[in-house]
Amino acid sequence: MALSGFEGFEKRLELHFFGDDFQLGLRKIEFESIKLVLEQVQCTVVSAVGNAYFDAYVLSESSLFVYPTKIIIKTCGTTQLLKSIPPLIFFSSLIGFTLSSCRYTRGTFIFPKSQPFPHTSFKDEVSYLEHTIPSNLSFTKASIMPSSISSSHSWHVFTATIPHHHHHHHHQLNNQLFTMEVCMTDLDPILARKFFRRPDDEKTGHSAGKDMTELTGIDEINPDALICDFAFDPCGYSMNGMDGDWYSTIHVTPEDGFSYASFECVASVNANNIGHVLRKVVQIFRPGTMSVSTTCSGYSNETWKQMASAVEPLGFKCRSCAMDQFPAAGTVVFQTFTPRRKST
Ligand SMILES: C[S@+](CC[C@H](N)C(=O)[O-])C[C@H]1O[C@@H](n2cnc3c(N)ncnc32)[C@H](O)[C@@H]1O
Repeated sequence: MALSGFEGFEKRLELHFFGDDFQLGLRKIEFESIKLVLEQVQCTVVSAVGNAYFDAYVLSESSLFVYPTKIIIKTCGTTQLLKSIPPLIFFSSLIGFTLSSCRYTRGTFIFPKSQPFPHTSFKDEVSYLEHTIPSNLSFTKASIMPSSISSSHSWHVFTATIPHHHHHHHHQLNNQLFTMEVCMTDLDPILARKFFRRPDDEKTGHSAGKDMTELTGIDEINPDALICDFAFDPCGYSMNGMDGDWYSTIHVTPEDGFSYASFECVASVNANNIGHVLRKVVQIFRPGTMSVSTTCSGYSNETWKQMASAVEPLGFKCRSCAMDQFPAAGTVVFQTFTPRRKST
């Protein structure tokens, strides 16, 4: 393995707010303010699109989604994601919105020693979070969910919420929602090569991205989604998909030695095609190791069965499955998979 390379593993933050205006809500935060937030994180906007429900930004390192009452921001590399919290709280307060819950998740960094504060350790992240979020979000939980593969594959989760706060608006909506976060390492080298640009291809990042989306079959994961894609130079790829009020997002670090790809989407708990979606994703990357984390609001999460049966026909075996409950987030299931027989 390379001594140091690009850190593909993302840090992900989901913030819920309450306020009076449920029409545009947080989408009223000005673009100049968003840019200031991202300056703290140390990344920039590559492209932005909006539909009737939310705004989706492709960033120089991953993605940002802004809904009327929630913000999801996911960044990789050596970005300082948690530093977005104070300015996000500030700019939301200017339009009458208050933070009601916070969820921070990440996998295990490939190059942990390259991470700057507060991402130097999970302990540092949790203490930074506890000092940064308003003190009324006092119902907190931090946990590292293990896997059987090795201690280098575990799932870090922190949540915080206001005790007894009735999540009136988003609870209703969130009730039927679940989030799936897939992290894949050790990608099939032949498939990973599709995320490298040809030298002097005379394409823009947008047109090269569009070609990769089609060439790899990413456009077939959800044919109904509006896709915003971007290819980095000389390699690397990011996309956001928008389908009504649901987003999906893919980020690829294709370099040999530290290759990584992630897929994330929200869907209805009742959606019966989620296994189909995961199967398509696995076929695009053929990873040597994969983790799947699903978060369902409520006290049960049965999606793990669907995940396992979706990828078993592709030769993947579920090596571990951990389940835990978190205030405000619900039930988190963390599964790891590897091919039954490694082909190299
Ligand atoms: C930003 S993208 C996708 C992010 C995603 N979290 C991931 O790493 O899977 C990362 C890939 O793009 C490449 N890359 C090229 N130029 C880049 C830039 N200006 N900023 C960030 N990544 C860049 C990196 O080497 C890496 O392969």
